[in-house]
Amino acid sequence: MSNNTNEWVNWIEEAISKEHIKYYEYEKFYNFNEIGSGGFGIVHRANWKNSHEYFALKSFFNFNETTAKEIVHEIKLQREVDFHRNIIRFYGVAISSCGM
Ligand SMILES: Nc1ncnc2c1ncn2[C@@H]1O[C@H](COP(=O)(O)OP(=O)(O)OP(=O)(O)O)[C@@H](O)[C@H]1O
Repeated sequence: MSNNTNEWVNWIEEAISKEHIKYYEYEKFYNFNEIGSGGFGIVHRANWKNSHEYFALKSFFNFNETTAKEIVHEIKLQREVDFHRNIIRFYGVAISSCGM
């Protein structure tokens, strides 16, 4: 990993520790179903704890410099547009046993 990678990873970790981004315990997700895939990874639908609501869980094929930077970019973009009712909400992040 280059220093640049750490910059984006640090951004995410700091946002979680300061509770700007909610951290979800990955172990509390259940009822996984694969619903799609994109350039960065696979997307699953799952329930969390006793919420009957479905969450879309995005995983990453390869968590590298580009991925971390793109995640930060998407979170920042999402903040600009999440007032619109047609925009899907960003809930937070979870860390699975095989990475982020
Ligand atoms: N919130 C969601 N609800 C339902 N399906 C979803 C949701 N998010 C993603 N998907 C499904 O997963 C697929 C991949 O989504 P993802 O956002 O990772 O990639 P993308 O935006 O389609 O493409 P790219 O990675 O090139 O930007 C989508 O095309 C869609 O089928």
